[in-house]
Amino acid sequence: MDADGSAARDGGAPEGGVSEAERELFGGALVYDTSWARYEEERYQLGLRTMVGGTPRLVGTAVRLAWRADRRATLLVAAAELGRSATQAVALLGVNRLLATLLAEGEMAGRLRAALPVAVLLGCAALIGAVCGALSTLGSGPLEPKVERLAREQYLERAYQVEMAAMEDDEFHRLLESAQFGATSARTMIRHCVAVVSALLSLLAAATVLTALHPVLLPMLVLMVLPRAWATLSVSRRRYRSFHRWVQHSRGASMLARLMTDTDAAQEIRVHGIGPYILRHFRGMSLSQESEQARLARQAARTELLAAACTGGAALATYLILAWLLWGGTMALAAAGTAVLAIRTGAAQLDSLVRQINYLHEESLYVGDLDRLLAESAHRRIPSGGQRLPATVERVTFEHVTFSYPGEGNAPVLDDVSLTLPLRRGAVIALVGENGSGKSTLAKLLCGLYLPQRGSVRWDGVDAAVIDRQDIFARCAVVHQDHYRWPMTARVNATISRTGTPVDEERLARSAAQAGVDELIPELPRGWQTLLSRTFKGGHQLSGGQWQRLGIARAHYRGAPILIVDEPTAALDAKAEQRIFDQIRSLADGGQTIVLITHRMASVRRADLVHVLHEGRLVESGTPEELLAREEEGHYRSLYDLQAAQFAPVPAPRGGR
Ligand SMILES: Nc1ncnc2c1ncn2[C@@H]1O[C@H](COP(=O)(O)OP(=O)(O)OP(=O)(O)O)[C@@H](O)[C@H]1O
Repeated sequence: MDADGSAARDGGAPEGGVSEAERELFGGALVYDTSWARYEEERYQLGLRTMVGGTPRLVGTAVRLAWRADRRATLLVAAAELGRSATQAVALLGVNRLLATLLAEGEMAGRLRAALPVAVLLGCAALIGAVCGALSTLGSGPLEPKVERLAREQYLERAYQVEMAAMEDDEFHRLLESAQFGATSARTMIRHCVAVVSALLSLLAAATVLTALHPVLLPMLVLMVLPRAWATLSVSRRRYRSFHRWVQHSRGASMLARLMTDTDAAQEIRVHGIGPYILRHFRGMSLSQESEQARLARQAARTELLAAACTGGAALATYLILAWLLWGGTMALAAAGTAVLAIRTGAAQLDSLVRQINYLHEESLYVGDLDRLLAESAHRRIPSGGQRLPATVERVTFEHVTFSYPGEGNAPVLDDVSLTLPLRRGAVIALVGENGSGKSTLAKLLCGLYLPQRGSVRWDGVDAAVIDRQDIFARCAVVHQDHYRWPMTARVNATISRTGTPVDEERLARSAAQAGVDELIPELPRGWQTLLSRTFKGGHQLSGGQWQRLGIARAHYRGAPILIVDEPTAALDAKAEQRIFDQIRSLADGGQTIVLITHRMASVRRADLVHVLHEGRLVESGTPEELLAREEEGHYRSLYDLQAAQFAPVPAPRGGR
């Protein structure tokens, strides 16, 4: 709990506790799986020595990133920073010379004349320093976004290239989440790195001049800065600890705020009067966060005051040493003036150096994640190349396929399944079974999204594991019950399944007609160009059924030999459903093989072959007629009878009034 107990007073989440809102709304302490937490130990232990020791490595990483992004800009920044620090050293020495000339014995006019060339030199140094500063800005300005873009592109590329199994692996997903900050951090790292190099070089210039004036002044400079370095580190460590302690709490509060403006929740919030209830808890959570911020500010103020007192003491000691050197005649007055200037410059640079190194370390943790992701995704990417498939494949066979989704303790979803899918042109193959029996999973294995742990999926006898996966993808198109709603135009939504070639208008018209989208498009405000997202101005929202038709048009537009249709009619009205099944049949007649996953047994009756799954095992296979004609009641017949019974006429009540 904090020193004042203010968080507890506000009903918030004191250290290690559970707030009132958490208890009431979330049933206990919120535990978000935040990958940031992995840095906790590392950051807590971040001492001055570790930071300084690790800095060359970090600067190296930043320079490598910058070099890859833009060599010319990197060289420009490096040269400009070197130039700037050189001019600073020259300026300090110039000041020394200037003071020595002005404070020398003799007539004032003569001393001024003698000082003129040095003054000109100082002016030139200032000008060159300013030009170098401008050049550094010129170089680092475009360099930073380039580094960020490159890092982000790499990240995104790896994200879509890895296997589905990696996307569903918790560990990999966590890495994916934390590495997303890597690109922005890489950009920021460049800025901090330039600042570190700049501060380091300027410090070097000041230190060289100081050492030349008197060696005792250098340790005094360090003594002046150490307390401030300690304060910076302590404050940042405390901020970081607090962040981790409060992260769940503040995410919970943000979630409450989002709920209040969420369109899906809007109706209930109004009709059930939920607004004031959520607002009250949001206020409670926010108040306790405010009190935590106030506590941190009080601690930071105390630390900084203490550090300032120590720095003041060190400065006083330095000036006393200077006075003693002057008194003893060891140092000339001009040299003492230069020393004061060099101490001030050096102290400011050392201070900036510590702060920038601190930032550099913070950012490097996220860049490190990005590096780890790039390495890890290289092992988990979908292999490129492999055996090519012939132009036509006659069948896909599942041979003793056992498959479980990635993750510890996941039971097999498909268990020793062996079946054949004949890819005859015009065939409709239905996959039937209760919820969770493994139908969609089987379809995912068919289109190459996963490979089985045991057994094999064979395309005309060739194991999918050795086939070029892009070849398998190219042969499949999928319509899901919850296919993705791309927040783009209707045209893009229908044609995004085939992005490798320019849009074929005739093909698009055919697909639209097949899916019944042709009637919908003229009704949209901008026809095919209508933006299907309410997030943007002028966007339009389709109904669930209209989206579904667009999804079917998309799958048809792909023109793949195998069309996997997974519960395509869940959001359609009865008329549209009938029409879709007629169209699916006609797609098959048009030459595609349809793999149909549905619970509507009436639609399955028109299939050429039915495979029935039950709890991950294949329990029946045959034509619908064969399965219905079986003597013993199998799974298929019982599912069929159950649905048929729902449509049987209800007997009129006997003797009813
Ligand atoms: N991505 C996933 N990760 C882990 N488990 C999954 C995943 N997808 C499905 N499952 C599990 O696999 C089992 C089979 O799911 P699947 O979607 O293949 O069944 P289904 O027969 O298509 O079901 P439904 O008729 O309800 O659509 C279920 O127990 C489900 O919880």
